[in-house]
Amino acid sequence: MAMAAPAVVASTHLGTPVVDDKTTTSSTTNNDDTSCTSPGIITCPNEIQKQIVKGVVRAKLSKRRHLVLPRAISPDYLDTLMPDIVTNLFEPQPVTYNGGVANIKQWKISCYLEVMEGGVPCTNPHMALQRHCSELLETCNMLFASWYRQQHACNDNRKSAKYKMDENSYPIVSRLMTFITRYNPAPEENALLKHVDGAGKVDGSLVVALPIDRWTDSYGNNSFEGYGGGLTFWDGRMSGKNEPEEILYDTRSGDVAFIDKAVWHQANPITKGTRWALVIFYNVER
Ligand SMILES: O=C(O)CCC(=O)C(=O)O
Ligand SMILES: [Fe+2]
Repeated sequence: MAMAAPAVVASTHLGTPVVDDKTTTSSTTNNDDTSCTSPGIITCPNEIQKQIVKGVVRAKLSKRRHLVLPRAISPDYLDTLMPDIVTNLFEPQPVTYNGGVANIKQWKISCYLEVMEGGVPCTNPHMALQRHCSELLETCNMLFASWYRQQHACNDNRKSAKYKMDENSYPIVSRLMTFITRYNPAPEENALLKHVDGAGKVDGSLVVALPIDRWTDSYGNNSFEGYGGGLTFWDGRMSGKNEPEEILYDTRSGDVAFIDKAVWHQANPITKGTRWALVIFYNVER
């Protein structure tokens, strides 16, 4: 039976507040971590917050609704989580999607930490894996809320554009579905071709690139470096063919992709090694 596991709302956020769409200056309410001497899950929260602000401003100029931030999560932190994931916890859970996911009927390479009640796919979440990643998941909520607030800061008066806010004026976000995927070169296991995430319920997604597995085999054997991987987006200004631009990111451990509702993207095929990613689908309360 599928179990819903709604997320705790992050009440404290990254240090620096957003720059409003219409303003060109920012104010800082929290300067206490500018030195970044004690790296945590996010190596330097103030710096990441600034990069979210800058990245979204740039994305909006190109009419893009996604953002990829290099090393937003500390690769060193991910290195402490991965050994248990790759050696003990990760168990692929075969699931059948309605109509298939990116044309694959039986998806066999993900392990689900949280699933939507009555949703598709219907599977038992892996509670031990969820507990193992709980701190990381809460950090992802914070990052996603910060990005979403920035991306959707505007004077749009449509009701659908409005969201509920917490006491710090951040959107109230909850995880609808959370899973870890391990790609390998086998057909139907090497990629997740061009798709949009979830049904209508998903307001946005976050993808964390996880480290190359150096614990079940050597780096050399598991690396996909030079053999594909990364993410492609079709988003933003229409190009010559009246299609959105195609943008490729060669993502590495700690890189975080923020994806707005119904943005087309793909996890590119790999032809060698294994590639791991954490994926979260979000609901934003209206
Ligand atoms: O594996 C990735 O890097 C992204 C996968 C993805 O887009 C998805 O699972 O919806
Ligand atoms: Fe996706």
